[in-house]
Amino acid sequence: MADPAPGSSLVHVVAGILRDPGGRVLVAQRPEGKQHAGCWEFPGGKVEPGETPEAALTRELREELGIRARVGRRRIAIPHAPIRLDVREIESFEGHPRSREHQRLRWIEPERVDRTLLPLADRPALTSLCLPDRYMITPVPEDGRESAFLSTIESALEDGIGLIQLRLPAWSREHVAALARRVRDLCRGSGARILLHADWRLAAILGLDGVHLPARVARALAARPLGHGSLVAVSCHDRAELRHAAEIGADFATLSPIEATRSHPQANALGWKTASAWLDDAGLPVFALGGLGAEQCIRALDSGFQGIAAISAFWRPDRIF
Ligand SMILES: Nc1nc2c([nH]c(=O)n2[C@@H]2O[C@H](COP(=O)(O)OP(=O)(O)OP(=O)(O)O)[C@@H](O)[C@H]2O)c(=O)[nH]1
Ligand SMILES: [Mg+2]
Repeated sequence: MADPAPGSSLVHVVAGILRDPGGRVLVAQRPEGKQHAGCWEFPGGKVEPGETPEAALTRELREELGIRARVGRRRIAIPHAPIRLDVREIESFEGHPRSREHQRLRWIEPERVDRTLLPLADRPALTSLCLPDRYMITPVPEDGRESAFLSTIESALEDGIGLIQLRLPAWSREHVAALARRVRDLCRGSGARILLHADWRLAAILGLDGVHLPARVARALAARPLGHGSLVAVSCHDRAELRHAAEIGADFATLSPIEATRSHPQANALGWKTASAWLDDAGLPVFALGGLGAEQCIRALDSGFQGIAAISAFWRPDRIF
């Protein structure tokens, strides 16, 4: 089926994420004489008139690398004039990728890629590769229940949660700092990343991994408040907020509410169809949020999301060992 193409004046470029058994991805250096020569990119090329994106990517990977590839879901689409970069997972491939167009090839762990060596359009795709598909948001602990809160964080880390937002909106800064230090130490022990809700200055002081900005805070900013060594996330609820998040250079967004949720009963659910149409030109990784269970992660991935963000789906205080 032809791809719906918002901003169809843009040249549609498809690129593939090929992985080796160790989880490294294939990057190719553009040869001399081509546009962006010397830049590292994901293999692929332009969709020809009348071609589906899947057929185009299969053709490009055959021509450039000599492999037979099975093209899977879209990981992210990034409009970056004059192109729209449509990044697809490669489910499997036959043959050993070799350079057929004089490009240098390298398998590398996404975390080790230097983002400045990639064209601008590819940077959100690299961020997406470095983010997990589950993003846990913490509930606010009741007074005196901090120890139970920390043990639930530990259980989540044992379950493989690798990205957490500590959200304590009505607390004093001192109180937030005291709990955040303890959560930070737990996360460091397991390699998980911890973002603080709203207060980026405090996040930096405490050496956390970044900040998650509420929409009203993001709206007042013209640029990301922390450098690229930290993560900056933004809560979004419509297309304009997603656009603004991308414009200020946020690393990722949440989009909510996808389904009806008890925590925000007054908000109208967006529904999967509308939400996923907005991802076509979002240009940054987006987690689905609002009324979702862990079992909806596959649906979120198939709809073009990075994964799901949730409190209750991942927060399991009553787990019995
Ligand atoms: N293949 C690919 N192209 C990218 C990426 N990022 C990015 O900005 N581009 C740009 O997208 C444009 C089209 O890609 P391409 O030159 O590979 O197209 P193509 O394979 O059809 O080659 P050709 O037109 O030179 O024959 C180029 O300007 C390229 O720099 C990427 O990750 N992969
Ligand atoms: Mg190409």
